[in-house]
Amino acid sequence: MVSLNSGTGSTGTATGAARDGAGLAVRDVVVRYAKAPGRPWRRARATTTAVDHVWIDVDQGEIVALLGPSGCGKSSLLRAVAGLEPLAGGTVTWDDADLAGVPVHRRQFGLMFQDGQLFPHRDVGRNVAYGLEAQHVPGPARSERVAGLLDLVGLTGYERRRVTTLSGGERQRVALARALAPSPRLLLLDEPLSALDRRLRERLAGDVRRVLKETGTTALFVTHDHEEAFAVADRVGVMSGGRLLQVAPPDELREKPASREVAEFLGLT
Ligand SMILES: Nc1ncnc2c1ncn2[C@@H]1O[C@H](COP(=O)(O)OP(=O)(O)OP(=O)(O)O)[C@@H](O)[C@H]1O
Repeated sequence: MVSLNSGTGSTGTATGAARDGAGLAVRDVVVRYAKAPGRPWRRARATTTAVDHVWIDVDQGEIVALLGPSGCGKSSLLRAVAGLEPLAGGTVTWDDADLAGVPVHRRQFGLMFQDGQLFPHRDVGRNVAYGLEAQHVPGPARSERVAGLLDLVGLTGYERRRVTTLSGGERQRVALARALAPSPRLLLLDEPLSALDRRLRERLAGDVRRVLKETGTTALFVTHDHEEAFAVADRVGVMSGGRLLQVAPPDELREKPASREVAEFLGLT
């Protein structure tokens, strides 16, 4: 496993040579936004760099968390990987194939957000079945897969429930089952638990990891909560000001933070 980044304390090699190319590779990625309009004649050049020359890999079957304070660029990096933000520099590849020009819906990546974004007019079963319908999976196989996924997320028998009657935690479980249904080759999760209270978040973080591991899902998980990142991920990337400061397994991060900034953010100082 090799991880690369642009900041201090990077692990891995600068060439990625030890890697077999399978999975996601983010190479020197830059994301910029136009700044809020000030003087109209300066608008074209005024930009914010949200992601600043980031390198990171997610190997097949691996869960990597992107951790950092609000505004550090986590969501922008995730959105760039999804194809929702254009790259101002660098490349995003899957199995060594460059994804430039591949639209969001053709990347075979799943997305899950903080509020689940369930379809209110569909019951739980039909929410989970959504991606399978798009893939024209026949009815019986679809029902079987939906039931299996609901089992997996701890909602056995919930098929006919209206989503408007679910608790926040149940809604996120349905959202996870729905995101996994089409077997995405990479699942991108943006603060999927942050709308829940701390106790529920801690329990669900463990469940999310179990479900991702049982399904062999490769995942990139954005959070601002280090306990959550440590509970879910195989490796955690710490971001600040658009840069990736360090990528390492949770134990290594705790024991050997690469800089004072990382240690401070993790509450280790
Ligand atoms: N659409 C946009 N237009 C302009 N600036 C943006 C836009 N989206 C994000 N930014 C800016 O880019 C920077 C990174 O934002 P981003 O949302 O990626 O950070 P984040 O770490 O995910 O934060 P949070 O945890 O609060 O969501 C911030 O300075 C933010 O204000």
